[in-house]
Amino acid sequence: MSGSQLANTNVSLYAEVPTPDEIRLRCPMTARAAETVSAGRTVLEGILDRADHRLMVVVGPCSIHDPVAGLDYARRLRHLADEVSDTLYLVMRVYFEKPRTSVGWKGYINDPRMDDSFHIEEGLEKSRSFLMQVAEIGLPAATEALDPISPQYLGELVSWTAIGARTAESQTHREMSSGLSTPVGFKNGTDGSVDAAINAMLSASQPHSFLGINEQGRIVVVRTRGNRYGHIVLRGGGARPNYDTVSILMTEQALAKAKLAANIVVDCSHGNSYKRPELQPLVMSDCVNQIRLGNRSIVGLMLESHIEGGNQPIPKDLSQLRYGCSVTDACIDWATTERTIRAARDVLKDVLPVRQKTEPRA
Ligand SMILES: O=C[C@H](O)[C@H](O)COP(=O)(O)O
Ligand SMILES: C=C(OP(=O)(O)O)C(=O)O
Repeated sequence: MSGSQLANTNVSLYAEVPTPDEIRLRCPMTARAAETVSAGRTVLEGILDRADHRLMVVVGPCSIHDPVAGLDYARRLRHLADEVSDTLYLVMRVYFEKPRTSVGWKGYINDPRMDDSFHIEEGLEKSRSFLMQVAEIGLPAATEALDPISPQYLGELVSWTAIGARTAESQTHREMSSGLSTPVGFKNGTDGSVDAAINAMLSASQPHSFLGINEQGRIVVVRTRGNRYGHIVLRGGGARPNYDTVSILMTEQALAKAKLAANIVVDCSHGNSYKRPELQPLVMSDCVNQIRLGNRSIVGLMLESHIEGGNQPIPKDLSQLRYGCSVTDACIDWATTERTIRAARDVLKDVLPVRQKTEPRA
């Protein structure tokens, strides 16, 4: 038996995809988009450094599947972002990669046609183009980094990155985060424990060397500098939420023990709302109230929101899809999103500047 018969016995095909440089040529960065991304990162770093008093709110669909509805959402969010910008800094969730508990649609990059044809090359280019249009609208974008190769195609258009509950313990994702150009939020585990996220922050803050690809698509050793803007995202888990004051206090203590900054983002969806979208506004208003009563560690919130509330299965006949409705986790609708965000702004507009002024200096 030859070596080649022993290799790749479970691989059916290798299909080449354009390199990051080739996709970049087809969809080049514009001056306006670059300005949005750069401003987005600067503000988010300022929030994490406590130089900016605002609260970041990562808000948007659970996943992007229809770019038309996605851009419709982005335009609405842009108006709302302007309206609340003295108090809240809105960053749109632009999630193209879905980590599944077992199986399911893995997102717009993996299967942009949603028919198991897996045109990943098309998904990469269309996702880049979508991010470009969101940046042109003037909205900073947040995404989950799941595949370690994708950031070479999309990274320059992203202002905030999440490492999900299922991957925060993975060395590959910690190494990748150490080289990402954005602040990175590490989710607590699906069992509710914060240990993996804290270890991820410690790991990602350090330089790493690992295998990756460069812009010309060559396999390279990537040497990173370490990312000093890692922070924790509490998303609940293990059948209980973790946004309550006691959980927040215990997370602050765990961060202090690891000598990490007390920066916490609360994801109002997922385990914190038992995936029931109607509970997200309650979680958000509870966190807002904690801040009003003196909390200093909550620097951001996350909402899963779309034009229409709820979610829908992906039908065989895609013309049956409901416009602006999630095909992954259930979301709050647009009217609820506006109401929830405006209410948070009203409570916090006089509270956050005082919180920042009285921030203990290191
Ligand atoms: O945010 C999305 C989902 O919660 C995550 O991808 C897991 O989804 P699943 O449990 O439906 O696979
Ligand atoms: C998958 C997500 O979250 P988590 O990793 O917390 O399940 C998400 O935010 O889309």
